Amino acid sequence: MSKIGADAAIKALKGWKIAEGERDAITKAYRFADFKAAFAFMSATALKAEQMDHHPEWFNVYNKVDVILTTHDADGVTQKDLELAGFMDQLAARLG
Ligand SMILES: C[C@H](O)[C@H](O)[C@H]1CNC2=NC(N)=NC(=O)C2=N1
Repeated sequence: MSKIGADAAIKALKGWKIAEGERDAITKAYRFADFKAAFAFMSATALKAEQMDHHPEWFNVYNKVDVILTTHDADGVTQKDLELAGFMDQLAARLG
């Protein structure tokens, strides 16, 4: 999986930013109605991540889920991160 980079990735997505720090990574802060919706989002994403063998870094407090995506093997953002980001965005839109 070759690196596309955070800059190119955020241009192809909505609401994602370049993550702060040394690594080439993208980040998004999702907000849901409540913990139930946030956890449903995390549960469905977890199943997708297992299928893809590509896992998010995330931090959850109640209705908030802060996500960071990058690909260790490629030392930066790849198509896999774009695919997982797109999946999460569609899911979040459905969960409201
Ligand atoms: C050993 C395992 O297959 C690797 O660590 C996989 C798992 N999930 C992963 N997830 C992410 N986000 N990046 C990776 O490079 C990655 N690699």
